[in-house]
Amino acid sequence: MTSEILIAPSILAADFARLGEEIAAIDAAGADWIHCDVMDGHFVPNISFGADVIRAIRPVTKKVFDVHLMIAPVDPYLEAFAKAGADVITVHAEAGPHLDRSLQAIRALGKKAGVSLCPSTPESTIEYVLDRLDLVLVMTVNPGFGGQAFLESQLEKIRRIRSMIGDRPIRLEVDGGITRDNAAAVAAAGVDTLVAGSAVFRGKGGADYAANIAAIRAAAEAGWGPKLQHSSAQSKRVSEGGRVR
Ligand SMILES: O=C(CO)[C@@H](O)[C@H](O)COP(=O)(O)O
Repeated sequence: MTSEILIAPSILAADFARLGEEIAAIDAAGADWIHCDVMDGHFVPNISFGADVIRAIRPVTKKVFDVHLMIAPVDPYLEAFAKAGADVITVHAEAGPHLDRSLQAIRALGKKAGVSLCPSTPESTIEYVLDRLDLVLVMTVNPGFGGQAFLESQLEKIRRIRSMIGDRPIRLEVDGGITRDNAAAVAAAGVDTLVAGSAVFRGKGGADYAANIAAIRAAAEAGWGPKLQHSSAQSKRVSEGGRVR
């Protein structure tokens, strides 16, 4: 059975002085997606980088750029991130009152649309936008910083969202405190896409990015297969239905 697990290293944990080299290194080490954490110092209490940096690093790899916008307001900046080279654009459900409009705008720009939920936000928030989604990102830390501890409380929410997704071609992603030690548990709960910053760039394998990515992937695949209710036939339908890879 193919699990379709994807590993998306968060470049927030990279050495920013050598960002291009770091992205080339995680690409060569087996990263499926490149996760770009955009922070504004307003929606979250930290500032990272914006569309200009994404445009500058875009030529380094052909991998999917998974851009997580922790900014509010978000709508005025969607076009800039689309033009800079984002493939998946994820906005926060908490970032404004018009989530449905933001998701429509992302798809109108020709990009895959994602929504992220902070730990205190219930899954009911996305009930009426499911058909506009390509990805749901469950935060397992309070967003703003790398290196925080994984919040176990989010496992139940992940299980509920997996059930809400049903047969829809939507990826279920997790972000925050993900390591080789908890990857099996999140995959067993229904996650198919794992973001990891610290555990890739300075994990148990030290700076051996390939070893760190492989260990997270192996743990997630071990958790995924036997424990999910999904049949391989269902997984196949999801891929054929256009789930972003
Ligand atoms: O979006 C965020 C934090 O807000 C994450 O992407 C973190 O950057 C992940 O870092 P680790 O918890 O894996 O170190």
